[in-house]
Amino acid sequence: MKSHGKGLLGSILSQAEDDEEIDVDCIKGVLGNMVAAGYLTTKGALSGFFLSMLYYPEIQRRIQEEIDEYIGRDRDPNLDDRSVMHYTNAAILECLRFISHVPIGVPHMTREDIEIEGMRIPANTTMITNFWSTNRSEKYWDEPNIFLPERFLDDNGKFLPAEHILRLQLIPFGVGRRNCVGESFAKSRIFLYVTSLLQKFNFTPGENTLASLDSAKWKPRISMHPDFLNCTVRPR
Ligand code: HEM
Repeated sequence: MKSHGKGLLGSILSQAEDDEEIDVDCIKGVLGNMVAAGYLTTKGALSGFFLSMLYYPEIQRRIQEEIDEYIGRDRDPNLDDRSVMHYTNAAILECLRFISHVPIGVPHMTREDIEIEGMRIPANTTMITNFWSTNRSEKYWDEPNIFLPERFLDDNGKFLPAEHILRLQLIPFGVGRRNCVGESFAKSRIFLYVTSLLQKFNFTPGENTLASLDSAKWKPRISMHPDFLNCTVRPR
């Protein structure tokens, strides 16, 4: 068999030799999906997060205090640090709720008749989760339009456990068998970017107007992001 090299494309091309269903359109689709699903989603989360740091310098300062206390300035953050970074975890989660930059889920279809909260949904119905509206609904959140990391902390300042209702009802990566396959990877990357950058730099607004932090004003896309991130970055 011809070698196509390592990596995603190499692996698809090797499989395509034995499977005629994998044609050029299919390969283009998979690669396009990886860009949209793997890159644009994390770009949206990170640009939304650092934009929120420009709006809320006090929250930025509290994350930096936590970094200074548990990680310090002399070593790089790593994933083991996540378990003690309560405020940072809460701020990242609140950002995902507040910006809901992946506003709706991938369409799914019911295989049989089902009933949800008294509503009958026939088989073969296309279902699309609206994360944006539930994340901003007063039915589920106190003051949903306020950016408040503390909502995910208990009275002792600890990050709420995963089984707490507020954590369970926030599903930025979807739930069930077809939830986001990149969830764990995305969460790790966001934590490492946030802590590595805030450990070393202060982010302040640039001279021009800030982009809106209200994602309802961002261009509607499958994965949204602010139009620009106008900021000054200085070493701490
Ligand atoms: C903050 C970052 C991300 C968010 C908010 C996010 C969100 C989502 C959501 C809401 C879905 C649909 C789930 C459903 O319909 O129930 C999804 C699916 C998917 N995501 Fe992500 N995602 C992120 C990062 C990533 C990354 C980094 C990758 C790849 C490395 C990835 C790959 C995928 C794939 C392949 C699917 C389709 C899964 C399937 O249909 O079985 N995502 N994502």
